[in-house]
Amino acid sequence: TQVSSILQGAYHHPLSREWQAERQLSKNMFIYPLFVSDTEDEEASIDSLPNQKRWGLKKLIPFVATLVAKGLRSVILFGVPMSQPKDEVGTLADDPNGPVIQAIKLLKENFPELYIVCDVCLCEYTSHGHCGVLLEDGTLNRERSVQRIAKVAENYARAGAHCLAPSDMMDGRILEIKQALIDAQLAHKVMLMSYSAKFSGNLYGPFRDAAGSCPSFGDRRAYQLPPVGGGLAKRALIRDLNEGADAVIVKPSTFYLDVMKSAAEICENIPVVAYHVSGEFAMLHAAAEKNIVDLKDIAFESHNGFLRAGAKLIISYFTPEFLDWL
Ligand SMILES: NCC[C@H](CC(=O)O)[C@@H](CN)CCC(=O)O
Ligand SMILES: [Zn+2]
Repeated sequence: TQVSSILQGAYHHPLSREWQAERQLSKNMFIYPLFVSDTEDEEASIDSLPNQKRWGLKKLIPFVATLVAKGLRSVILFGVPMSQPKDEVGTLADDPNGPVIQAIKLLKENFPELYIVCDVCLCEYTSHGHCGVLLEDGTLNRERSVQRIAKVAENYARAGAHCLAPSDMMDGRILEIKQALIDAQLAHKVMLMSYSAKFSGNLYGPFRDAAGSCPSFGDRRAYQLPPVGGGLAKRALIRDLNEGADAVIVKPSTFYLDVMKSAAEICENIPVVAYHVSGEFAMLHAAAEKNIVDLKDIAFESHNGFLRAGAKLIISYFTPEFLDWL
């Protein structure tokens, strides 16, 4: 036997196996998605999204307090307006009395250390359910969309958000938002976390159930990236980096580790964020229910994969469990 053929000695003991990790999961890398509704006493479970709830402002704080006590460092907010009419431009998105702006203020009052990320999109707030403003023919009006998205982002920043995460996928929205922050003298205080490599596909269903954000017609294939487009994702990552993104999100995660690795190489000087989306999360739960996997083991195996692929931050519905497990 060649001496160099022997590897097993390096990982025979559990600790030596831990030592093989370039990076290890830690509480401070988790960002927990929160669905905030405009019904103040709501605490509604979401059938298709296990263990997740839609929170009214009265129930949100006590819930988040339990997680902060376990070491939660960051949340990402998704507003779910249920009692107001939606319109073509998503006016409700930055309604000063709406769920997102109210939640930003409430969370900052109660948890001054908590890092608040706001997803910025229109689909939860538009009558048509698309992520932008539409032209007559039902395709996206890019200019109006990026103006609207930038205004919503600016208003979240004015309300106190620490970080903006535009998930709309409109071309040029990062530049537009960065400029709006500069003009508002907020650019030095607010991080811009772009969903740069975000793919259309079949893994967002539970989220859309939770947020009521299904497109009323068509789909998002014309503005979220085609799952086959590895090169296109690289172009989007380069573009957003050049437009001023301070972090880039790859989403979904499990089927896109190659893209995550490219992101870590192309955007080597900014954090890459893995978003373990609702469909991926629900699939692992379904597999665990059928005893195909152990839930904790598969959560670690999948999330360690994101670190191996170069992610530094993880948006995950498993965050509460990891606060117990880590
Ligand atoms: N703005 C798009 C929302 C998008 C889902 C969709 O395309 O509807 C994601 C939220 N940023 C879904 C996230 C998830 O499935 O967990
Ligand atoms: Zn959207």
